Amino acid sequence: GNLPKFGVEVEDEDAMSLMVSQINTWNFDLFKFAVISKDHPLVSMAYVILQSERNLLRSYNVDPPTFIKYMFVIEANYHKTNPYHNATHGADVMQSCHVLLGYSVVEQVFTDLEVFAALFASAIHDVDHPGLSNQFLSNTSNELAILYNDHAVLENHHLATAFKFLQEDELNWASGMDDKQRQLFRKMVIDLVLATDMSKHLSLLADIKTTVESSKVAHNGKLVLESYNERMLVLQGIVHSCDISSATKALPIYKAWTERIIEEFYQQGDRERDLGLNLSPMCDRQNPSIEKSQVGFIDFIVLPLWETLGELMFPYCQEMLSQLNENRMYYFSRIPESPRCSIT
Ligand SMILES: COc1ccc(-c2ccn(C[C@@H](O)CN3CCOCC3)n2)cc1OC1CCCC1
Ligand SMILES: [Zn+2]
Repeated sequence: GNLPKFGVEVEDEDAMSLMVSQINTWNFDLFKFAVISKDHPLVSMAYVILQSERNLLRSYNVDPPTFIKYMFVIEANYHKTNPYHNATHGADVMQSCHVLLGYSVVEQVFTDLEVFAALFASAIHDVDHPGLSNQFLSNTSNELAILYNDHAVLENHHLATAFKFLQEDELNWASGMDDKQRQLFRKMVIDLVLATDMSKHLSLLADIKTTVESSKVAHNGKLVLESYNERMLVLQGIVHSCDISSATKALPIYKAWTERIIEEFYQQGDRERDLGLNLSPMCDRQNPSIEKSQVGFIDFIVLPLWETLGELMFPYCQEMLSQLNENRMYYFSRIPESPRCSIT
């Protein structure tokens, strides 16, 4: 039978059409989209971007109904109970990636398969996230930490989960791709999701800087990427930047994501307290440090990454950088006075 217009049945087609008309904007309201899509933000986002906007499913002989069935399973395996690492976050990273990959400075650089891989990686990159960190899973000898030997535990698990479902005949939307394409697609998705591991952030950032520098010098300012590694580096940078892009969004959206991640961190802290473990940083709801932590995360992680992306994508991404500075000032100006030490 023919699929619904947005991949999922919606109450209000007009409201959905209006939202979808904003799909290429940086301040797309994913929370509103989750409501209008009747809590299927990831299924509808994936269908709208890959089918309606980019016509990538047809390019690779992907059967749309099979792809939709697969995306329903992926969405169902994101934990609705996670305040932050849920399907709305997956849809957010995918939509953010769609915007960056639409900028002309990169649009001509990447092949359809690379774009498809980056968008798919974004969609599945946190599937079955338990709302706990790699460190927690290792500290508690969780079976996932044992399985992946404490190395990129969650990143490996998200990938294995997504690809395991692809093995099921009625979910295998990739059967129409030729073997070479399917092998390369799988390799790229693995490389992209593994690069969202925060422990790889500094080396990824350094390598992107080097690549952007050498490419712009060698091709007088034009972004030209020759090797697979150089192309992957830039795509990894784009997906990783979208994964930690909250602070570059409009303030109300950023504040909503901050509330969610903090509550998720606090829930981990509650478990650590119950287990008699040391509480992880920023996970102690009895000693909140929301503003300071956001400013620190922006200064040491988000800003350096987005400044580099801004150089790579120049003249694009300038709106993200100015929003990031505005958002930094919002939290910086609200850092509570530290209790004055009584030296008397
Ligand atoms: C809006 O605020 C945040 C938004 C995002 C993040 C954040 C941290 C790590 N990440 C990325 C991982 O989730 C990478 N994942 C892991 C599991 O495997 C897949 C890839 N994202 C932290 C945020 O704030 C923290 C609390 C105060 C300062 C820091
Ligand atoms: Zn994520």
